[in-house]
Amino acid sequence: MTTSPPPGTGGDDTAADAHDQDGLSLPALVTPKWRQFDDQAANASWGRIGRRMPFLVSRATAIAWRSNPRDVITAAVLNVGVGAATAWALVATSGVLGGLFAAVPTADRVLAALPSLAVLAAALVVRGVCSAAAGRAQARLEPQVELTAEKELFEHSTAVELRAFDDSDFHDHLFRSYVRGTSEAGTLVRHTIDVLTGVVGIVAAIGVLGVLHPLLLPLLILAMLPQWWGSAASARMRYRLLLAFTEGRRRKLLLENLMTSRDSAAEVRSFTMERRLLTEFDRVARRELDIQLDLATRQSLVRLAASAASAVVTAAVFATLALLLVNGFVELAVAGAAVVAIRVAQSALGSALSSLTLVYESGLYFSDFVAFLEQARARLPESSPAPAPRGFEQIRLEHVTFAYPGQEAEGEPALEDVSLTFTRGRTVALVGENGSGKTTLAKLLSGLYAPQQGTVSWDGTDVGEVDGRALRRQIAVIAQDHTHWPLTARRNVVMSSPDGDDGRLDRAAGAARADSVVGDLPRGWDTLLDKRFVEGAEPSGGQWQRLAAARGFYRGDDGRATPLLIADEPTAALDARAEHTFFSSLHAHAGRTGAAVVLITHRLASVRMADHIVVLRRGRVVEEGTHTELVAHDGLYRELWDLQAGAYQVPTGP
Ligand SMILES: Nc1ncnc2c1ncn2[C@@H]1O[C@H](COP(=O)(O)OP(=O)(O)OP(=O)(O)O)[C@@H](O)[C@H]1O
Repeated sequence: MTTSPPPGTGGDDTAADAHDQDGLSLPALVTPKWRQFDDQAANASWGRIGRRMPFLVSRATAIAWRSNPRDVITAAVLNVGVGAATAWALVATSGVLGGLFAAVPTADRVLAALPSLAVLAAALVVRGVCSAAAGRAQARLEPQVELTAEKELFEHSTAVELRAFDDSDFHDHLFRSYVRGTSEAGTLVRHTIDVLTGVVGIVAAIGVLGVLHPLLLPLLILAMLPQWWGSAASARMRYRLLLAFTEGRRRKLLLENLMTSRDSAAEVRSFTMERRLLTEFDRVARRELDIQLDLATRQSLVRLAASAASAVVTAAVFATLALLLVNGFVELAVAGAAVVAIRVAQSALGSALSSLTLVYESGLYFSDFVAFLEQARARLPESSPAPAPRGFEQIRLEHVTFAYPGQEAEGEPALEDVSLTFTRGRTVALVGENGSGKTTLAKLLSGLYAPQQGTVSWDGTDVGEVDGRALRRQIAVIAQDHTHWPLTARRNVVMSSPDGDDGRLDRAAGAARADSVVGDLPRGWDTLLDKRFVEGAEPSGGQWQRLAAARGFYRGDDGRATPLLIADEPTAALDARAEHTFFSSLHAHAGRTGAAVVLITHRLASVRMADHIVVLRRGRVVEEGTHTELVAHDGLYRELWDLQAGAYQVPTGP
């Protein structure tokens, strides 16, 4: 595969371009967990597949049953109907042949065959109808099963405690289940039904042959052997092929994303990375193509060998049948029916075997998905917690210690032995250097995390024991990493309380200077804030921050029902005017609503106005007091204050 220079990059070969032929020299990718499943699927023995089958079939049946029991029963009954009609058709075939080969004049032979012919036609019609209806039930089941699995996944992913998302194993597991688990649930059910169809076909052929003449059974098994080998080897090859692609596919995807994503589009051009990306893509794609061609050849050889073996064995079986016929062990009509039955069994076996390997592969992903749901269930909040207190006068943190997953082992928690008090109507500012624990403290106060040691209480009630959702309804948050919701500007502010009056919306927008942002939008409050929608708009970073601030003010402005407002780095992207308005609004908010306000910011000039300032360092409270007290004290706050204040002083001297 070769790539011609893209428009705008060709024809200007410079010395720098020569280096572009080096591509990106990406190192090996981290092996994802699902690669292990692909390995297992490619290398599983038939014994292992067989042993797991009852478990997988029961799991597939259970989820299919939860999705639509009627379609499950329909698919099962109709597949059995297909088998019965196949058996019926085979018996009728024997009758037809018996009539045709009878030692009577031709007209009489045809007449004798007619009843069986009618039965054969009826059996084939019934078979066709059952098969089509079973296919419909199966096709209906697959998307329903997928939907059931998706709903189960999202119910769990939205309900688990926030801390679960900090656990990388849990998060990977969630991602795997999302990307493959739910779709494989549908695939598992489809292939399980395919296996059932194949098995029913084989059983029908075996049953009929057993009835026609028991001697024919060993012949049938002999005829199926090369088919077994050919299908198994071809399925295995297909897996190996897929497996060989996996790494290259992931690399290609990574490069494709870089070359097509909006996020990287500007830097690809600024840093003239076009050629390098294309060279690397070409290299990866060429390697993939080589593997593909090589394996395609090998797969064809296996298929050829299987067909040759099948032809030899089938010829031997037919020769044996002829011998039995000549020696009078079986009648001509029975031998004819046996030939048809053997062909039916061979084709049913081929499809059952390839479906069996697919059931095994889907089952690996599906079992992983089921394990995820079990893990998530262990992380769900208490199902019947105590009711949340309605408001508070004081929030107390007593000897609170909190560590993120992985931090426990390092012995340096994000927060350690923190004791603080927050009172209604007062503004408390949290300051400290990057990574000192301010956001973590805010998340504990918001009821998003629970401490491992110590307590957070509202007027003496430990909030770890109460209904978290009811508690969080009383807290307004202006988050540092706010979400750009793909909704209208209005919905981005009112969120889950759209019933507030226009005055409340106007007040919130004014407090955050979001009104001027909305004024510039083409459809005002009704503008969709996402370019992926028709007439969608894309606010700038600072404009988004104003909307996020308005969101917090709006939530906090519902009488005395939201007594806590937390603002985490609310002004980092704001211009000077918006920042000034914001801090004035924050103090006005505390005064008007009587809420306790917690402010996190690195802008110490704005912190000055807080009633109380808490200084954090490496997860511990190191200083507390008013601005005047802390500046008088020769500590961290004073040092940070001097640094910021110094930056604004006009240098004197030459
Ligand atoms: N989700 C997380 N998983 C693991 N560690 C985390 C996570 N979030 C924060 N930490 C760690 O916890 C510590 C405290 O982080 P936190 O975000 O609370 O600091 P901060 O004071 O708000 O920092 P900044 O001023 O940079 O926003 C840091 O060491 C950080 O690396």
